[in-house]
Amino acid sequence: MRLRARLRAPAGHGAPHASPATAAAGLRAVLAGPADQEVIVRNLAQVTPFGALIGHLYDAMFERHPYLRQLFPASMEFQMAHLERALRYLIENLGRPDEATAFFTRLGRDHRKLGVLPVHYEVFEEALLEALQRQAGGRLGGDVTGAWLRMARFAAAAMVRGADDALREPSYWSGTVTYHRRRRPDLAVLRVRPSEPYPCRPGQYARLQSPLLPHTWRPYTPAGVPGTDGELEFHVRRTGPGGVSDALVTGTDVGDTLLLGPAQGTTTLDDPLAQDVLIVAGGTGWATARALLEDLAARRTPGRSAHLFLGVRTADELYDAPALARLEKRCPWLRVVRVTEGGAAPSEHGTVDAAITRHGDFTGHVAYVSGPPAMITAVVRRLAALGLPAGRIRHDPAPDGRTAGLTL
Ligand SMILES: NC(=O)C1=CN([C@@H]2O[C@H](COP(=O)(O)OP(=O)(O)OC[C@H]3O[C@@H](n4cnc5c(N)ncnc54)[C@H](O)[C@@H]3O)[C@@H](O)[C@H]2O)C=CC1
Repeated sequence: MRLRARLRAPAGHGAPHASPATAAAGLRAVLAGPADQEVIVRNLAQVTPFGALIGHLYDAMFERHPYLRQLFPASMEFQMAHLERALRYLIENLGRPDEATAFFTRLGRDHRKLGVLPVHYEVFEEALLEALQRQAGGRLGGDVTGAWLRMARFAAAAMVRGADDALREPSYWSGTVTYHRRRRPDLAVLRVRPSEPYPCRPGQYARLQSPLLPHTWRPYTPAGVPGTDGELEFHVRRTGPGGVSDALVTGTDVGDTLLLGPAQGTTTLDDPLAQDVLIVAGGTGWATARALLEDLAARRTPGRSAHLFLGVRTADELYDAPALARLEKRCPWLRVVRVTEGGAAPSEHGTVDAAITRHGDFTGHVAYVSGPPAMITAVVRRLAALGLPAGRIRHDPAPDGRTAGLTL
């Protein structure tokens, strides 16, 4: 309990028993914030590239605590990339503690499914300090290590709070596959029935684990609003051999059990809906668009319109065309523009971001964007250039984990 209390306290404050790492860093009792951000950014060259730093971090962690290796997937590649993104996000947002706290609180809730305990954050701190010094050749001053440590504590405090606040719900849900069809050679539609109610707002994503790949979780957005039976539909494109998408497309069948992490993401409709809606989706990013449109159809505010721009590479990649046609029929306020790279009637040709500019003024809309990271980046830039304020452009870190706009 003492450790949990220390982690939940503001970083650097009130540690009843300083860890060895803390003592070594000679910490002053101050909050992580803009001053620490400045120190970290100014000295970043000494401890980066991030890939090398994170390599040292996991080496140090597994050297000291070999048993922890079994909590991680066989391939550490995704894990390392994920940690790099989290570190970049943390450094960039240290001056915006409310946003950063919300982000790491959500991450802490999600990490329960990995079996992360408060003591692991202390292990992480030690490994981080060792990695910083290894990468800097042992020349890092106490001011820099202190800033990193306060930053790590700030994130850990939010994660422990997120995990504690979520104790009423399962760490993860199990679900039975009730439907599995290959709509294209590389693309499957699955339906999964969770064993107990699965809270999820339309547009949020769930991380799935297949029994074929233990400890490996990948995000997919339930397409549409779950039916009364609670069944969730997932659209999965296999991007290569050996990953979760491959397992879900080629190695999964009706009757199999999958695990689902808690639903996450902020690509959800505002409540109440105050603006017209622009939805831009690419490929299987359509799953998010369909969820938002079904939500809109269910609680539509009279007088509001919605535009959907749906991009695919070729017309035969519109793998869920009947569902889209049903929505068009049901929703007279919905305008749909299909965009194919190669072009085939009745679609427009080119990229979705270019198509948007040909269809009027969307500056009064709220926009939702889902699809490949490069598409999200292109669309977000285009909408910003057209005058849509950043606060009205919603997209999650792309569900494969990459974010669209980090600058560090
Ligand atoms: N399966 C799911 O539940 C969800 C998946 N996603 C993400 O959606 C993506 C879908 O991938 P695929 O189906 O393979 O899509 P894809 O590679 O077939 O591309 C779909 C569309 O994106 C456009 N696009 C690609 N790069 C672009 C760029 N640089 N500029 C402008 N437009 C660009 C293409 O022209 C096409 O219209 C994945 O990254 C996936 O993580 C997003 C939300 C939900």
